[in-house]
Amino acid sequence: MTAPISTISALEAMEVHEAIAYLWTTAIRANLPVACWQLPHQSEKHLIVDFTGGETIERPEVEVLPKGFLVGPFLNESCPNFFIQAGLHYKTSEGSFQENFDAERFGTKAYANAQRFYQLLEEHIQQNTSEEVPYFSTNKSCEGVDKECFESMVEEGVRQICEKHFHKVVLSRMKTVKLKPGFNLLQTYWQIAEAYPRAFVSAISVPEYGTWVGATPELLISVENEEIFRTVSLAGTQSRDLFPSLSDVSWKQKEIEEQALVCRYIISCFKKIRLREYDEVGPRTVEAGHLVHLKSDYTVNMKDVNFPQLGSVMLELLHPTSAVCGMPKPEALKFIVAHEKYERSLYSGFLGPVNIENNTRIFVNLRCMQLLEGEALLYAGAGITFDSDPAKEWKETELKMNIMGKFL
Ligand SMILES: C=C(O[C@H]1C=CC=C(C(=O)O)[C@@H]1O)C(=O)O
Repeated sequence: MTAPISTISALEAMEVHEAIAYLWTTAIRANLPVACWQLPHQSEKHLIVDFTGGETIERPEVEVLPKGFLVGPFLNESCPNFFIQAGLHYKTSEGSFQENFDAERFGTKAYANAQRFYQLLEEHIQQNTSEEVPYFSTNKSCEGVDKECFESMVEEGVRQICEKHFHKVVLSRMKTVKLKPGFNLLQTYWQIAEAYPRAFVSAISVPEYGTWVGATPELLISVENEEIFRTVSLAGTQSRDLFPSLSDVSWKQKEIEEQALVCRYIISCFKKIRLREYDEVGPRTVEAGHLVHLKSDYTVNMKDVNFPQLGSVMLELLHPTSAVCGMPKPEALKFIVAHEKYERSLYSGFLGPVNIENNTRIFVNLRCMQLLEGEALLYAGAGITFDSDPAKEWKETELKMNIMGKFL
């Protein structure tokens, strides 16, 4: 199944924003999953549409998955991991298509979906109408907790840390924001992508999972050319505005320890698989929008250590990391489940492209929002340690929510 030549040439002649709007809108009209993203420090945007309708995956083996985009929740009990396969892949730098659709492999349903998609796309291009950008929306609208409630949860976290139940717990919340009339999802996405060139900026829309947009600073795992594995330890947050330049940023013991716990956690995962040959660089201060964090980088040469499945193994071991859950993990998780009064869903889960141009890059889903009809749900959390101040942690979640919030 290939796109009609006339459709391809019409799209290739278009400006990239317009081509993406046509492809995105058609995917939603055809009831098919769609993902759009931009990698850190790269202006190129990618868009994929899945003609199979997508599939749930219990244990993602990134080495053997086809080209696509992986999405995982914070907790698997709430919803399973989901894979959006690249039936169609559009890249803005070349303004060109790749169709990875093999009708024999995918069967009649996917073939019919692809046919319908291209028919709708052609009609849409001929109509040449600009309209609101549609997206899938789950009906779940819920109330976020207020400041008092969040602060008392933090107090309880600090109390349990002092009683040595755990060392660190990451507590989060959600808040609802009304969308302005005329809200345009893709226009907002372009603004976000332009504002955060260092982030992984993505927009996904899937019938079962709804629509999520985010600009995350945190890599979970990456595998480049089946050779280089990377992960990072990212924690500690301050407002960038407090310092004249990046080199002026200073960190208190609280943030240094908070980030060191994430480093310890990553190293403990390496130890579990007896991997000793890794490079560690950092911690250093990095910018993420109007915030700064402490970050350490870890690199492994998978060929040198003869570990071709390192990507999948570390994805399973690392998630959820101590940057979104806490330490030790089981105790922190128990506290989160018992005290956070909402479902994190895809927030603090993971998402990213798999086997696209021989690279897999999965990020932690932070600084994100879920779009419902007429409203957005903003999500953010903060790492709690023994000397956390509840009011400051609330403020930190406000600052983090503003990464998305200021575009609404
Ligand atoms: C949990 C979030 O951020 C994590 C990543 C960086 C810094 C963090 C912190 O300072 O608490 C968090 O661990 C979030 O953005 O919702």
